[in-house]
Amino acid sequence: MLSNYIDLEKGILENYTENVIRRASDMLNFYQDNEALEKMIKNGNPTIYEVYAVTHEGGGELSYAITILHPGKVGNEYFMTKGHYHEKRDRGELYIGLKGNGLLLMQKGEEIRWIEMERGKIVYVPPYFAHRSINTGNGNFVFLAIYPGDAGHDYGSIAEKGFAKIVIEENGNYAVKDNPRWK
Ligand SMILES: O=P(O)(O)OC[C@H]1O[C@](O)(CO)[C@@H](O)[C@@H]1O
Ligand SMILES: [Fe+2]
Repeated sequence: MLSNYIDLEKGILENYTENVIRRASDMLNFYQDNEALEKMIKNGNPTIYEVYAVTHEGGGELSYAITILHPGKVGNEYFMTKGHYHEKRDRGELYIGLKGNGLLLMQKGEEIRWIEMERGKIVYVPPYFAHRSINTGNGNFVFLAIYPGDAGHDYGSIAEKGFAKIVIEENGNYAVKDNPRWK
């Protein structure tokens, strides 16, 4: 696809080849407070985030995706993406904030970093870093991500152990805390 159009207000791509909707029920075991998550699933199973992507498979090609993270919390933990390593670990990713406020959490082995995201902020996710986006704002957090077509998504170890840090709301602001479940 040689050209496309992003509705910057709604954060929707005019054309996309892949679309993923992640509801509360898709996030089992990703949050600290599973009881709060189970309750949320029973009370309407809301959408946590949506991904609209244009993918090009070949190495050397680029894919891009708009992710719309809805505002909300599970217990005191903000809505977030699952997070992943790239199957090809040496593929990086570029994030451009389009709307709202969030945090980009990145981890390589024991090294963990987090960077605030907002409209116009460009953040580079270096190769070998797992990455997760968190909506710390009151409205949708929307960002564009550009990544190699052959990067792939490896959810395995993140689904199993999470990241070393969790992001919760504390006194009306976000706080980055040690993940008690991180071994
Ligand atoms: O794949 P996850 O971890 O659920 O994150 C959602 C999306 O965020 C991105 O990293 C950037 O849009 C996509 O590659 C990914 O599908
Ligand atoms: Fe990625």
